[in-house]
Amino acid sequence: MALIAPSLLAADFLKLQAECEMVNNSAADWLHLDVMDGMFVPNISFGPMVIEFVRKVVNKPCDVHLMIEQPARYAEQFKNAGADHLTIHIEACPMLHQDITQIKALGMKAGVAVNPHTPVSLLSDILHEVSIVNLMSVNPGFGGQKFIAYTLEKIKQLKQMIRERNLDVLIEIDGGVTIENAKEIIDAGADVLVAGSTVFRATDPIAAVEKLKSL
Ligand SMILES: O=C(CO)[C@H](O)[C@H](O)COP(=O)(O)O
Ligand SMILES: [Co+2]
Repeated sequence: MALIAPSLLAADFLKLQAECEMVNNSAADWLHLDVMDGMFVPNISFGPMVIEFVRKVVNKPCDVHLMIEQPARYAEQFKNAGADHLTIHIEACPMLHQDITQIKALGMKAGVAVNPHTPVSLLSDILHEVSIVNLMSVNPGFGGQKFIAYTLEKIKQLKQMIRERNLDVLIEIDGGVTIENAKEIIDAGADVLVAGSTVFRATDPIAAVEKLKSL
């Protein structure tokens, strides 16, 4: 059974408290929080201040996905805001090992994210240092995009790398996850499904989480 992480990006921010309470009342395992800086990705979302408020309501692990340049500069701020997991992009980090070490030293689980064009083989020498690999299944920056089918191949490749080395690393799939394609993604080897639009834009978000959980 995969872990389900609704992405707050698709929530109604006028009803943020109610949206967080919905996550608490659902079968969701984590809350996924997408931070965008308008530089690494073309869009700007929210930062540590919003996460600090959200953290006061949400009683599940907060899985923070940083789509920002030089993410390590902000690692401590996100820790103080209540991030449990901090995921940074390989494409944004020339000193990735150092940045991952910093995240872990701050007491958070460290994740590394890869864009759709980045081969999973580039993760080989960092895989044993992280708890989560976020495989982007859309180009990062916006919710509501279509799942890139080639991601299924990347999941299988990464699963094999993890198994061969007997590592304890979760594969998280982020972008375009729907009720229709979730089973295929899980069967390919995904451990965590991020779902923004599929959960928050559903007429019954709790039922949508339940459905994803049952696949
Ligand atoms: O990182 C992201 C975008 O960069 C989001 O987590 C992702 O797009 C989730 O949204 P949706 O499920 O609507 O595709
Ligand atoms: Co994300």
